[in-house]
Amino acid sequence: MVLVTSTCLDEAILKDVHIVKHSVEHHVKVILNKYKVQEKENFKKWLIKAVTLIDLTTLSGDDTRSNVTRLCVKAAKPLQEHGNKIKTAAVCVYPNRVYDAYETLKHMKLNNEINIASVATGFPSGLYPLCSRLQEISFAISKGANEIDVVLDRSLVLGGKWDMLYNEVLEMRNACGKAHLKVILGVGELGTYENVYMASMVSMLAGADFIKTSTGKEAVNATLPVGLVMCRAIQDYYQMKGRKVGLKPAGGIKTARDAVNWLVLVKSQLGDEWLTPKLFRIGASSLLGVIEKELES
Ligand SMILES: O=C[C@H](O)COP(=O)(O)O
Repeated sequence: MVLVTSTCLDEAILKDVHIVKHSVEHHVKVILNKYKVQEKENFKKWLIKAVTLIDLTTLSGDDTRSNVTRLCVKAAKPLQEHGNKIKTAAVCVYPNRVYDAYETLKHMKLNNEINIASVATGFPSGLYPLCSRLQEISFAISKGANEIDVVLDRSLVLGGKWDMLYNEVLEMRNACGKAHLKVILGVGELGTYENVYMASMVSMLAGADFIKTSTGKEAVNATLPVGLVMCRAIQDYYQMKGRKVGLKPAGGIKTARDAVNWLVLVKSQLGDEWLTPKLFRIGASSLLGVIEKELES
């Protein structure tokens, strides 16, 4: 286990984080306006791009082997008219359903093309002992997951316990091994933009490959202003450490317009190089069906 030294966090904590709510919200409006023309011309192209960035998700209490199998089949051929050329980036399921996804994708010889993400660590609250949360990560990986979406214990953020937060994420990072680590911040429960920025920064310093907005189970999930704050944290981290960290908005992204707005935000803040499955995902359970209809119209 890697031991944490306080210096690991100094750079983030010494930064005087002060975010003006009104200016974040205003800035989002400016960005969306600026891209209006480009967006109109390319709307359908952007939607097709969005499909390739989806982590196609089912996280219901009544998930079964058969609905996870259907999810994988859909992920393999999300848009009929594009045949086998387009796939979603990943499927995302509960730990107990990972093996169903693994077997289905293996049967279709697609386990190298479609990632298997599993939520873990006491999803969605994270309020379980660390030892059981770490076991969940190992379990999901042993069943075939290659991406792990962990949740933060929000109380550590609300209490400003950054060292503890860093330690926990670091232990999760170590438990993931080669699997990609996506850290869900639960932004709707973090109170302030400053907390969102700090939680993003601490997660990245502890080794997150992606920072993800929400579980989809909070009252407020992925919003564009929060996305802007997270993009800025990713940018600052990249400048500081030279490592590119991905962004995954998730929860409540349900319309074609939502999807395109997120692409515009990421393009404007992080550039085209972030618009690939390696650095950008959209976590969504119902968005794909809506995009399909929009593309047919
Ligand atoms: O991680 C993905 C989310 O749980 C999906 O949320 P959604 O059902 O609102 O699309």
